[in-house]
Amino acid sequence: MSTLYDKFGGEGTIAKVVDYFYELVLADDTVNTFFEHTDMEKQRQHQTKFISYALGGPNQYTGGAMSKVHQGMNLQPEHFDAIVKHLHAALAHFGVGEDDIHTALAKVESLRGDIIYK
Ligand code: HEM
Repeated sequence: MSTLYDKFGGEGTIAKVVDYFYELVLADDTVNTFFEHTDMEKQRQHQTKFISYALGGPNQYTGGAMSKVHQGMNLQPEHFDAIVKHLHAALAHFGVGEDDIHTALAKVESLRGDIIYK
């Protein structure tokens, strides 16, 4: 099945979206503190995985795995919402249409319950 990930050119385009998304996240005091002790390379990897997941690319996660990696962070709805907002902005910035953005956001929403309050 063709995914948004394929439609937007796989990793090449994704890398550009990631760079932009990364800037938005780093500039946002609501969420940037979570990445304070994360090295930059790992953080960039996180953003890449996040965007790839949203677009249906490789590395699709299970709720169980996501609940484990975010364990102890006690992420709140406002943190999750902030990340979703930046994802929306980053995709719109690169001309992704609202319908496709909606699909990507729905994908991310499906993991909310596994990621917050852990
Ligand atoms: C659908 C949503 C999300 C996905 C798919 C996702 C994916 C991941 C993955 C795969 C890891 C493991 C580390 C890695 O391999 O890069 C991770 C760690 C992490 N995530 Fe997320 N994440 C999501 C949402 C969030 C949110 C909303 C926040 C905070 C605002 C967050 C903050 C972190 C942090 C701080 C780490 C640890 C990084 C480190 O190793 O220091 N994540 N995430």
